[in-house]
Amino acid sequence: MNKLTQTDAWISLEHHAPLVKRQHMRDMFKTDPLRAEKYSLHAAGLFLDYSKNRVSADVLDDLYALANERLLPAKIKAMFSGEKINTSEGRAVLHTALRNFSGKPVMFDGKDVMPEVMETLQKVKAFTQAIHNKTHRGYTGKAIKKVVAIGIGGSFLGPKIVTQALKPCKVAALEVVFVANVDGCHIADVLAQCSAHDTLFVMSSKSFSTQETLQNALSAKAWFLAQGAGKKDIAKHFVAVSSNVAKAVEFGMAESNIFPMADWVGGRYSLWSAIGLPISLALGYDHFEALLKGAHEMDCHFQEAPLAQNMPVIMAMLGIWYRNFMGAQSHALLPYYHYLRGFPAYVQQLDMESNGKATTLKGKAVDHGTGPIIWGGEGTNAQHSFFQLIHQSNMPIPCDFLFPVKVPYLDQAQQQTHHDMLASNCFGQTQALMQGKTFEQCYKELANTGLSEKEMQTLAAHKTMPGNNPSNTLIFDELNPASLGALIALYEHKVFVQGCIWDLNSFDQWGVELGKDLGNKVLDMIQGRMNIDGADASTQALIKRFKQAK
Ligand SMILES: O=P(O)(O)OC[C@H]1O[C@](O)(CO)[C@@H](O)[C@@H]1O
Repeated sequence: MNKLTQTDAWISLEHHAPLVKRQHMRDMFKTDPLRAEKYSLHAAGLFLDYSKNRVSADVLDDLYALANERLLPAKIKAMFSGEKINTSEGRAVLHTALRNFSGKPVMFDGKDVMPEVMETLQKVKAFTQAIHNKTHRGYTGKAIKKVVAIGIGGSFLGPKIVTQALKPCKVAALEVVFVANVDGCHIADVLAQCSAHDTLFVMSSKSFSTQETLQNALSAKAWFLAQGAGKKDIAKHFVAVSSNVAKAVEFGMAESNIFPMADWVGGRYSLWSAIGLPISLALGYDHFEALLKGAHEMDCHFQEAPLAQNMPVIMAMLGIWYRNFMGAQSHALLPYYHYLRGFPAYVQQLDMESNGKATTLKGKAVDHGTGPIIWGGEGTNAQHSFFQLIHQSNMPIPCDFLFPVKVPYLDQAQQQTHHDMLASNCFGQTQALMQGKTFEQCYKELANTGLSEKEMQTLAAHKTMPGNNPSNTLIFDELNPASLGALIALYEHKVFVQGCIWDLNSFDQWGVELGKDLGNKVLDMIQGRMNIDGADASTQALIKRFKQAK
């Protein structure tokens, strides 16, 4: 395979870029009345309008040609069929098997993984039902009212944003809260609101060796015993999700209370596994299964649709265009739905931990840009905060706007008005970003204001909006478990496609290891198990300052 930057499609895209930079989307819409229709599609309950992007038909053709030159269809097949595409860790990448409701086997190392997947799902279902119908009770016979889910990174963010986004589906009798940070004030705050009699702790850690999770679980266990419960009561109140069952047992978990997960599930792709147990507990197993089925629908679309009609591929290739040819360094996610406010943080982890790399699969340094900075916030709040920069800075920032057409509370007074306003802000912003406002328009508006000519020129310059800022608009009928599953799978596949184009391993995360390692050494220094002399002068001084003050 040719080097990415030497492929025919790449070279052709390099030629298009200066031309497209001189074109304005205003004119693209004027010259092509069918643009919105042409550049939009439905898939798995989601509607994507990508017409407000700085692309011509030629650019799109070249982007799909680039995907073909990088053998994308074969790479999609390789992932779904259990090849060990996570080469640096020698692992397959089979999160799609966790939501495979096709009835077809998924082979890995000569064995169908589906019986094991279904068995774990059944265990999640049975446990959820036992909590909900109160057959599993606390050590004093009280029903479980609260779940504290302990985990971090991929073992936390997915379940947290899903339960937040699907709040209207919540099982009323059960409160599920999440603790991730090793900062003790979080677990202390949470425990202060718990009663040992009716609280269940779910400890989620694929490796069962993550410092934050182990420490938070130890604190939770110590608190539980300090409330008057005995060691024998722990089994009723502590369960774990892990692929390292031996370590979980060593930690003190009863083996029957451990929900297994396979080695071929990456942390940030694991909410579909038993890591999703807090989702099932919070929303009910049926909603969890509906989430998986929605994701499966997107998986089918991703595998079957031609590249030019394939939603994850379209979004990924547009991202490649902006990152590699139009100078974009970041990508903003803007959910116009309060319950989906956690989605930018979720995609931030998914995308930046997957593609925040600069080494190819063969271990060579890349000679092109890779994963962008992902950021964002909920509309309309963000409009009154960072939108100024998107509208008027000279940095190109592609944006994704997300919006549910229906929301579950429209029967309440005034709610339709709220939702109409939300829609108008969402669509209005994409319009403003695209069309901008010319100097001439701004200047004209200042006529008869009593300003001098010079003042009018200056003020008009400040008010001018360049426009030409690209955006995708993703609309779904309502945010239910199925559409949320499809939405998350859409972004997973977008990230995968970009990793394929950039020749990255999107499924390892070596970059986080050094910090963990040095952090452990510094802890040894702080707690007197290691001499500080080996550390650099700055770190030594920081440790000394901390030790003196504490
Ligand atoms: O589930 P574990 O093993 O506790 O890991 C938590 C998280 O830590 C990471 O390994 C990196 O920080 C993530 O990829 C992972 O989701």
